[in-house]
Amino acid sequence: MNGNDVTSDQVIAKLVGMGFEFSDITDAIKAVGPSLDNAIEFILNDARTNNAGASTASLCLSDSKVPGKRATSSLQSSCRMRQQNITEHLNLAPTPKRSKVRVLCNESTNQTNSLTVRAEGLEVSLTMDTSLNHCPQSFMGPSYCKDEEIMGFDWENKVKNLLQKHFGFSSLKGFQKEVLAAWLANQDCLVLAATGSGKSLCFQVPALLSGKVVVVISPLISLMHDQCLKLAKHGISACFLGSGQIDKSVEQKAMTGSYSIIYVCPETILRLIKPLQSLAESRGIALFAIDEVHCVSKWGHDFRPDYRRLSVLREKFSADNLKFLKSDIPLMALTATATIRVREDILKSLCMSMGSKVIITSFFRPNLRFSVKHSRTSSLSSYEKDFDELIGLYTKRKKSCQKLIPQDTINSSRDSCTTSNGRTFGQDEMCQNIVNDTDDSDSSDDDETSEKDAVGLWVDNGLTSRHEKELSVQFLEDDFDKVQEADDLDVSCGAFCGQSTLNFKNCGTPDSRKLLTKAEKKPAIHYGTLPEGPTIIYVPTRKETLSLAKFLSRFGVKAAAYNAKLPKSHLRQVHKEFHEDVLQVVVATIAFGMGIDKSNVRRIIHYGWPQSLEAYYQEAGRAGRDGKLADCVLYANLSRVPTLLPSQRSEEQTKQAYKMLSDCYRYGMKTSICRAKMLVEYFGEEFTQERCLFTFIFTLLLLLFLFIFCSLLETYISDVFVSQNQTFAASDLIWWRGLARMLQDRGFIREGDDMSRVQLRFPEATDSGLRFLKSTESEQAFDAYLEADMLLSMNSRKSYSSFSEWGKGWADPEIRRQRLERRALRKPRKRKSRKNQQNLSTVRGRLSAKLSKLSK
Ligand SMILES: Nc1ncnc2c1ncn2[C@@H]1O[C@H](COP(=O)(O)OP(=O)(O)OP(=O)(O)O)[C@@H](O)[C@H]1O
Ligand SMILES: [Mg+2]
Repeated sequence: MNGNDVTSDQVIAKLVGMGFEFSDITDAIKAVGPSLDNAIEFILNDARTNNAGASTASLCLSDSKVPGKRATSSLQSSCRMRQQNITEHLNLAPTPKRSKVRVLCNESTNQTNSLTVRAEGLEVSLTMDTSLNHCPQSFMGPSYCKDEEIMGFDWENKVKNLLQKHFGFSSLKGFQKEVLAAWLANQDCLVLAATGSGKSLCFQVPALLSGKVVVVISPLISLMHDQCLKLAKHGISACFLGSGQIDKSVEQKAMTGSYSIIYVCPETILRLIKPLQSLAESRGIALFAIDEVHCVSKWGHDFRPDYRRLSVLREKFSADNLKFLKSDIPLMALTATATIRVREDILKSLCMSMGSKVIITSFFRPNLRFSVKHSRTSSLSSYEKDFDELIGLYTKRKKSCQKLIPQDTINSSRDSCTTSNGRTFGQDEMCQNIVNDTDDSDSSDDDETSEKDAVGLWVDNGLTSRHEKELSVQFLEDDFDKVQEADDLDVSCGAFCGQSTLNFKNCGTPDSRKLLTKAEKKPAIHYGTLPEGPTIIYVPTRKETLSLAKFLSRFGVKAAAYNAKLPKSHLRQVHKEFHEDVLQVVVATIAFGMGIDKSNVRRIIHYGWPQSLEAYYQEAGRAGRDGKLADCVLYANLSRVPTLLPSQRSEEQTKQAYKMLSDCYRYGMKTSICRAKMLVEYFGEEFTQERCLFTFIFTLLLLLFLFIFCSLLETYISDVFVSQNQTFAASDLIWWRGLARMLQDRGFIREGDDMSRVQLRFPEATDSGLRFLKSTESEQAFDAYLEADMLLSMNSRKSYSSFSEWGKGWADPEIRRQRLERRALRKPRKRKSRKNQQNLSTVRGRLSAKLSKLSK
């Protein structure tokens, strides 16, 4: 968009979409006029200028090494430029506008040298490790080697040598060996292995081993770009082909076999079937690898329709279709997050052969410490509480003796010293952690436990209640930030030349590799405060990426915002500086997800409910890839039911989306089992670990619940439950919600209508619930683990007398009769009430019917 051709309204709309504050936007437009680029620059630089005292913090990665100066924004220059191509992107030679950024790059890459690469018909300079010499004349990979030769050899030894030579690894991991064996046997293969376990090597080694080309289908440009850069460092020539590439020279070279590995997005490969068939005949194609293959499935969390069309690969590259092939070119599909249903969908949708091998490794990441904390999130007071420790960590502020003071005001308020709120990051908690941080001051919402609220106790996705309105802002305004197309960075196509004899001693980051190898043998798990290391904070809205990054920057943390609507040049810069450890914190939406392979990320914080456990585990998996301890903390409002992100879904997909969100919610609430166990079991893995902590006996409450909400066996119940049970007296709506989930998990109750919801709304007894009630078993105590919201509600010192009295009243048959009568006579409320009344498939309808029976 040309900033000069638009109206203020258009600029405002764009900026709101990016997540900027309205007041910031209007200030910017007042100052610079209706120019999008200038307004962005103004806002981001203004945030920085405000942060005069914070020497290095920057919301948008301006030149942080020039304190106090208005930044010469990389954004400014790049926003105004046309989209860069890869050669420009890699070429760090200065141009006047970008000089400051470049100084920074040069400083941080003083170990590097220039490598001349020929790409897109140009000679460009690529910053590389000092160990790399000039690129060989040819782009060809290792010498061609026929199938028979590979099979005939002791391939494991050959691979070992190649690994040592190119990557500096001593051996393959067990699952990598299995995958390679499947490939050598020409089998299609589905690989499910944890994030950071080394799936890429499974498809990279075949290129080295066979000398043929490996074609990798990958969902994002940033991901392809990073992998190509790494391969180049490891001496393997690679390129990536994006959807918007105009210059066809890299593509042409790729199709004539100039690169050992071709990364391509699903949209592009569908266009390249014919040239790839020719390539299969000339240099040969070793395999098609479909990375992040969960994108194939509508039941997964990152569905991309074009992934489904990859089924043509099986047909177009089969021996039946291409007579020169001895056997079908194998498909290798890889992901870290696929439930059993998604796996089946992948195999079917890609038409993988009947004899496909499915290789599953443990999803367990022993060095990741999972915890859940209660927070109302999204407000300044929550930021102050929740990020106090993090700010202290990065700014070396001493805990509990220095107030959280923005850097720009620190000089004027040095003597005001209050204690921090005592929250800690990285508590010793492997299995679970609920911080009962109920904030009395803002709990009024939950106090309103009138009969009306209790009837609508299970807030679902309904669109009517005030709570729900508030909840909806917790999520992305739309699902633009989801992976929808490959084009996520302003680099669309690129050639990377590998250097053939790479010396391990000099290449890459040997330290991290050593650590990885060590960690693989014996994960280092300590329980204590983590060292600094980089942090990624996932927030649900684009707006919050900006507000939280701004907040952290004000306290001197080097933080930047990342969301799909920010200028691509900014996003590229964030990627780069995050990888170079210039940034300490990236505050991002889900757009900053797949493919972030940075070894030393120490903390992944989710600030608000994720939409699925798949997405959560995928994002959390960015932490601790060096095998060292890392924290994965979910901050969520445990007293509220999360709502679904608005999106275009079929009815079936909506059901599935609710199921996924509901599973995620239940993950947050569970206190009874190890969180890691819950996560890996979600992906269908058996996990044996001692159960831990709380035991609670709740027979009476269980019966009470069934009695009240399922309208059953009134005489039987009234004998049992009218006790002045203390726990009951101290419970509230939130508590009952937890109990409902527990009973649902045990199969005693279910949702009374056909709607999909995160939380039960119209519970009704199942056959097994009824059987249970009538059996002698129901007299015995149950051991149960209280869920997080139950603990939370019990810990808050509110009096829930109104609800308790209300609840107790139901036990008295007369009160109960009167209430039912009142309810049935009540004027039907809008929508739901009208619909539900007299409808025997709903609780309201059944209650009404029961009332007629009672009054006879
Ligand atoms: N055999 C091995 N020995 C030691 N380290 C290895 C081995 N194989 C891979 N690695 C390292 O593991 C790290 C993670 O690898 P990779 O990016 O392939 O993970 P991934 O399984 O694809 O993760 P994700 O699901 O997040 O994409 C890399 O830095 C890689 O160098
Ligand atoms: Mg990967």
